[in-house]
Amino acid sequence: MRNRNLIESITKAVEGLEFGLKYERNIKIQAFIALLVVLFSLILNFDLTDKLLIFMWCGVVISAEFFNSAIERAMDVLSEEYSPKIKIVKDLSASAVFILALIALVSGLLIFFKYLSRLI
Ligand SMILES: Nc1ncnc2c1ncn2[C@@H]1O[C@H](COP(=O)(O)OP(=O)(O)OP(=O)(O)O)[C@@H](O)[C@H]1O
Repeated sequence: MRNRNLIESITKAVEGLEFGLKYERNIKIQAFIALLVVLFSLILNFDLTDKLLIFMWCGVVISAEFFNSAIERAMDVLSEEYSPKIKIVKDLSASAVFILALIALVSGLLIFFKYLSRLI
């Protein structure tokens, strides 16, 4: 069942990407928000550094959400019954995404306001 070469590893990673975008609600929402944010950064003609910051934060948050989803599913494989230990693992994992999403939101707002204030 192991990947035999790099092509196979990439193929499996793309399958994970497709699965996440198709079945994980939070990934779908975050991917949609990222798409909007990237579109606005292009429309408002952000400079290269700001565009890179926006792209990087979108990537960091979405990637963290993929990890979070993987951890949630791994926990569900262990048990679907209520377990205080599973609750802590899932809550900690969700907190990691939450912290990154908050920092991304604040950074994104600061960058957007800089360009919006130039328009006004
Ligand atoms: N087996 C369990 N035992 C105890 N609590 C659980 C269990 N499964 C889920 N939970 C609780 O429900 C929350 C949501 O878990 P779930 O696996 O449904 O993820 P989700 O709906 O994708 O949520 P998230 O928004 O955190 O990604 C967890 O953070 C945890 O508090």
